[in-house]
Amino acid sequence: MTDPGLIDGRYRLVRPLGRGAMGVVYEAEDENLQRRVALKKLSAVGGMSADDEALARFKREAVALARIDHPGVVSLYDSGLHGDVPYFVMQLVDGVDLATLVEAGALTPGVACAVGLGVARALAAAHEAGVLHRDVKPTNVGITRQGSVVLHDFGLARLAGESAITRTGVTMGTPQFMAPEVIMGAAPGPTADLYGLGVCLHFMLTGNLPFGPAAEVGAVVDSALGAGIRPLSTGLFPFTPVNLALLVDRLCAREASARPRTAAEAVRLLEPFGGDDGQAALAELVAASVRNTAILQACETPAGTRETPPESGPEYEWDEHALPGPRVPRRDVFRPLTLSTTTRRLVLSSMTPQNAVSRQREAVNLVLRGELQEAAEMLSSITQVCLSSLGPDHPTTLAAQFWQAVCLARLGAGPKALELFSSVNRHTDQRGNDSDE
Ligand SMILES: Nc1ncnc2c1ncn2[C@@H]1O[C@H](COP(=O)(O)OP(=O)(O)OP(=O)(O)O)[C@@H](O)[C@H]1O
Repeated sequence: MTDPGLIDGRYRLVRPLGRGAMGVVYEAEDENLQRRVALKKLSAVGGMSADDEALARFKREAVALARIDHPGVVSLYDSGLHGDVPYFVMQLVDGVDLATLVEAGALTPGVACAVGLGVARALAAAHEAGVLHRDVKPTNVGITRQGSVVLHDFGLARLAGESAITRTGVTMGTPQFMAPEVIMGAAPGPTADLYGLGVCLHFMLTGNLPFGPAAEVGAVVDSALGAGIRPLSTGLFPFTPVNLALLVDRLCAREASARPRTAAEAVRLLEPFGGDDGQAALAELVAASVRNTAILQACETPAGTRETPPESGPEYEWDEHALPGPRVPRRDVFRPLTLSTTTRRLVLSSMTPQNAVSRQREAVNLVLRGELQEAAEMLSSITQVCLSSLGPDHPTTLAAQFWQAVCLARLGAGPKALELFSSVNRHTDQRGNDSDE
């Protein structure tokens, strides 16, 4: 009989560390090398089956991790299939995540900068390797008991050469930490990751999320695209040195061009604020947080309750749906946004006529590359936005509909394509007549 607690005959599951959008992460013992590791298993989440998007994210994360070799980025050790379930094995970050650390209140500038520098260095290494993280947020920043910062969860990473991700059902990022240009539909660049770093620094220095604790996507999108993040340098937080506040404000700038251009530049700018004292204070803080969490867990676990699975037996099933939630209660604000039809409408409705044109160019490139299904879905969103914001006679609307019809025709949806072509023709003729008069 197979032992459900032993993966691939080598990794013994010790305890669940938490559940993410794609599956469950466990602490496990590598019985060959006799060391503790973290094992991430793709699995059905919340009753849903592991769909294409989950599998794509899972593979993307493994590929991204394999490309980056840096102490600030979680190391990939192994990957494989257990039965038909993909899994990968990585370095165990033995400590706490940044969200947990800030639960007790704002961090001192020295500690915040030690964490910020760790994240900036990890991003510089990732960008150098051609990987954009795309979901920099406190729950993805691990800090070991020694105070080393380790960035993980590259499930949304974008690898150099990949096209933008715009299909329905695809996870986009976490609204509170998403750069305004990404919310508006632009392809993310390195400066979008730096915006996430800026929001993390803002969060550490103030103890609060810049747009408040609400997770309501519409309100967050409105604030991010409206007034933007309230500057730290307005003097509301007098404990933050002015030059540091100005740097955080630059990282959180609404316009990407106002942010530092590269992660390497962000490292240079942060270095003067991060000293040995901050690093030592960070290690102490993590050690205290780990102790507190252990005490809390001991109080919550009834005597005699085991965390490790019992020996395998016919009556025992390693049921990950029955797992307790993550060690750290997952707060809605840290949950990434999946592009459902509704959120797509919401996010894309903030598209300006200018970026509608650039999105359309991206879609046409997809058509020319033969990626028709993706192009058709993207053009359908662009068309909806153009129709409502620019009107049915606008050249951008007509061009989007034309290319959508081309896709539909090539995908075999002849009648729909014909209908769309004739609608485009009608409106084009109408425009011609109007300009003749
Ligand atoms: N290498 C690791 N070492 C220790 N804990 C880890 C490691 N990787 C992930 N975790 C923990 O496992 C849990 C699930 O992580 P995962 O990356 O799957 O999802 P998430 O970041 O929580 O959520 P989402 O993917 O929805 O953003 C989190 O609590 C995370 O802190």
